[in-house]
Amino acid sequence: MRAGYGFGKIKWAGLESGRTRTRPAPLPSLLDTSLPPKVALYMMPGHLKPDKTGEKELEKGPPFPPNVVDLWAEIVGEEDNQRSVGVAEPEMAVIYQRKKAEVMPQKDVPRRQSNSSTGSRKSIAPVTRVSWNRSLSTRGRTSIAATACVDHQPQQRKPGRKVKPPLPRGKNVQPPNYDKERVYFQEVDAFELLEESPSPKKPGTWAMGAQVDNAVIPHLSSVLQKWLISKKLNRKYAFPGKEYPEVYLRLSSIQQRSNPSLNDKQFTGMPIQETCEDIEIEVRKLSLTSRPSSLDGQGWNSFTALLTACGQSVPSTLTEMLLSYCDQGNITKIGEGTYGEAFKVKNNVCKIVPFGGDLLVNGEVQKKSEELLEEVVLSCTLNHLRGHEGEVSNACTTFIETVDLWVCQGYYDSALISAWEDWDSKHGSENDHPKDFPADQCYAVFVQEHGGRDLESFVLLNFDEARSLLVQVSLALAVAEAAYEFEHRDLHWGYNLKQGNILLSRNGSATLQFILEGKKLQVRNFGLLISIIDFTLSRINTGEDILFLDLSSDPALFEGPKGDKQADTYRKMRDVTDECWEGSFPKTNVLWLQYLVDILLLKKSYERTPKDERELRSLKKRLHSYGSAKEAASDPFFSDLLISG
Ligand SMILES: Nc1ncnc2c1ncn2[C@@H]1O[C@H](COP(=O)(O)OP(=O)(O)OP(=O)(O)O)[C@@H](O)[C@H]1O
Repeated sequence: MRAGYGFGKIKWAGLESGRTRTRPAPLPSLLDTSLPPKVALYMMPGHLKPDKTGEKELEKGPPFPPNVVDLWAEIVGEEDNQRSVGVAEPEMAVIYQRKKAEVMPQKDVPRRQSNSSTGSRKSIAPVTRVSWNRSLSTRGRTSIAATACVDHQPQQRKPGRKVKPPLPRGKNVQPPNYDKERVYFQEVDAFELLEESPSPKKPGTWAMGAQVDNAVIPHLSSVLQKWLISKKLNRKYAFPGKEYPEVYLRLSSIQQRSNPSLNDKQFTGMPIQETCEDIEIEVRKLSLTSRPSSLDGQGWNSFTALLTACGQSVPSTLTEMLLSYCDQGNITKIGEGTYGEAFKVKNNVCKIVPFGGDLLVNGEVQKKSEELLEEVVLSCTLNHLRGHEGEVSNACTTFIETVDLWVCQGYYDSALISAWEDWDSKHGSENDHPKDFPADQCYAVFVQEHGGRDLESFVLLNFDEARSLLVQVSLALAVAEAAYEFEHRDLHWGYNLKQGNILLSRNGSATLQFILEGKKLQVRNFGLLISIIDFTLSRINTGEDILFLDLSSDPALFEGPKGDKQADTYRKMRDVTDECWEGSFPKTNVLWLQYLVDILLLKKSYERTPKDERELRSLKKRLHSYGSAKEAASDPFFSDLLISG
């Protein structure tokens, strides 16, 4: 998900299904017979590419941390030094305001009809996103089923690019084998002459080309399965304080698919272990190999998989979903994005994302169920970091917790509509009025903990709170890097009202625990709690798949005003990744840390001394030489905040 200034319009690029997925390691057994020719995993050996953004450094920073040999940094550092002469530090530009939508008078807005049968699209309102950051043409993630891709042709290098992306750590990659590939394609060609079905040789196994999007399902079901198994094995650690954790129980109701007499989303009271075994069986059934051939088509698979992930056999209504949390009076809208609306529902936040329909929503094509499925997987993967699994090597609570997931269908609920209208009258929504959704509209609902207010609207009291923010974000990124090669790639502070991806709240606690590569760290947090949201641009290696967004298909993302820190950060990410967005480049996390330091220096006011500002400036300079959030987290700036456990 993305937020307002966080570039609301990113089209899913490349392949049909949106998100991009690569699989970390090849499955040799599939290589010979099931290569999907339209997909390719470009896993190429290489080094972490250094930051070549050329931001000017006025003084020489401290030495590179011990144990870190970064030849690239040395080479490029020289280039940077030369380049920096005469290059002025860009000024902070005025942050561009979101443009208030030019909403047609309601009477002129055609009532939307569901039109799935005709396949044509209708817009409920004129396209409203006009600023550079809201008019992106690409969206979401592109699916690259990478299981069988290692033998494919290597990635075309862009002219002038120097480095290939690094491999996910610890993964073995075989060199390209063009003989196999040739034989394979010959077989495929021959086969296609005989039969229209794209599945060669082995019916029921992975198909190729046209069915590439189906290939996402086995991976995802595998991820979900893993998640569910871990829940089963560590139930007592899951959702501490809750006897029957929401997500857990919802997922447990998957077993109701085989017993339609039971209501969906209702805990049956059966022993948890038994329930989870049923879940595993159900999730395994999502594998293409077990998919009945009569039920062809990616829509069936991904929609069913999404339902399964949400513990449902059929969609609920939004009203049913809301009633399971509160009475309908207790709902307020708290934010909006291009694809979704965020409502506070009692103590939780429900992010409601319409999907799968033909109508344009907020001027955009709706997300597909497979895109939502991947967002579900991403959220569930990050949930793991909350340490529910007992002995873990990496844990933190900084990434927003997803407490429940729903698939809903039908008209927008009236309580949501009035909450939407309240917010609109106060803030001016850029989104289409939800009352125009048709009766068959589907929605994915992410129920999350409430993370607080975004950095833009939150009032920081003093330098300690500023430090607390930085240490929490740095360590959280370091933990997620270590666990999942995670890069957030969009940690902007907010724009206009409540649109940032860093949320803050206070809980009065003095310390917070992180576990980084097995080491317990108590962090002085001065009562401040940070939550990171919106993983739309994020890159993650779940262990089964690499999920990422191919930003290169969206040039507009990099066309923001020169000197604007957020826009500059996207461009720096592009330089660092060399536009190989599937690769692991933890430096992107460091770029966002530098961005945050700028925000704390230039945009936020709080009690601070000139010495504090000097410390921030010198931190920013040192960040320049770090290649990952892990390195950044060991900066001396944080030392008196870290207490080893
Ligand atoms: N868990 C949460 N707690 C508190 N506020 C939230 C939460 N989730 C979202 N919000 C608020 O709602 C806004 C929109 O959320 P988010 O960015 O996730 O939506 P989105 O649909 O993904 O947007 P887009 O797709 O345009 O990025 C956020 O900027 C934030 O202000």
